[in-house]
Amino acid sequence: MQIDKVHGSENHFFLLDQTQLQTKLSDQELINFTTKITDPKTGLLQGADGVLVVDEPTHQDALAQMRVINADGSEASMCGNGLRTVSRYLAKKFQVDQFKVQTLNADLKVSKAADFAPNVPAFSVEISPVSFAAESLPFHNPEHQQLVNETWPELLPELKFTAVAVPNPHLISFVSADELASSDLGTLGKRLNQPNPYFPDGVNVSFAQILGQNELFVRTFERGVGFTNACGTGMSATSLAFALTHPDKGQFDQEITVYNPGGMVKTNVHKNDTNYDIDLIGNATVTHHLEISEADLHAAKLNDVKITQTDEETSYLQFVDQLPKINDISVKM
Ligand SMILES: N[C@H](CCC[C@H](N)C(=O)O)C(=O)O
Repeated sequence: MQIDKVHGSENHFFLLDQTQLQTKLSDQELINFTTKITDPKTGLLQGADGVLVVDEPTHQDALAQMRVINADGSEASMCGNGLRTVSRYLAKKFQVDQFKVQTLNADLKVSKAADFAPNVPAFSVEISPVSFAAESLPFHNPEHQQLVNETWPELLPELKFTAVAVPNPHLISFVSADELASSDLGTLGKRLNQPNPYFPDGVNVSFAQILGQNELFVRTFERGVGFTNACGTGMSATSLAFALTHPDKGQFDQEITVYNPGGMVKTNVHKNDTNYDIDLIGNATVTHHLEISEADLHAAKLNDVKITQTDEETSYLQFVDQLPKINDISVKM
């Protein structure tokens, strides 16, 4: 049984296709496997940020289904960087370039995009549904049932926040370069992802620096993981907040370049009559193939795994090297 190690903007995952198994892993086995293999100490290849689980769809217009298990074993409704790598996997498996992938809350349109650089394949994925309603995240705020560029003194009094579900929950603030690099993001991220009166299910927290016209740098502390090199749904949600709260700088229906500690992606925010959706375009890189017996997979035994490295990480790092140097925020490998 082969599983792949993949990344989108150095947001790393192991990708497991349940349809390749005689017997699928149970939910508990998926959690056990995920918490073990993603841990830098107990896992493989310096661990990862989660596991992407591919399975047959239950909706007829979808080619397959994707589930997202965070490194701590919690399940998320979506993963933008992960969906790009799953789309590449399915495009190869079914020899198609445009299709839908069933996720927890929606069947999302995905399509092959032009390579970002030589040997750096890219995919475009739909990020939706979008909701600003407090109960969609959920969040509890004494004054607001929705939060678009509002202060929230109990969190960080000098910042303004936007809260949006895409559909996983995101809390976003546009900040200075110094604030982005400060310890505030980690402190707030930890605080809102342990029992707290504001976000009962936790929340992905992003600080964004506006670099110019349709240009951002986004750093995210992820629910269920901690700091990642990039958060696809976080960069997408931030792009939507950008267009809504800084319309002079961030435009709907224009490509927004979003830099992050792991590289760069593009987003495109669309406003339709009732709602919004976002296109997230970026790399889908396969760094390793792992050969593991089905029995070891079920038992989360990782001491007899054959690992083959691809040539793609070298190409991806060459792509990153030619990007403008914006922040020296360390990349978590
Ligand atoms: N930690 C997220 C799931 C992974 C999202 C992120 N890796 C992405 O690329 O969107 C959550 O619990 O909502």
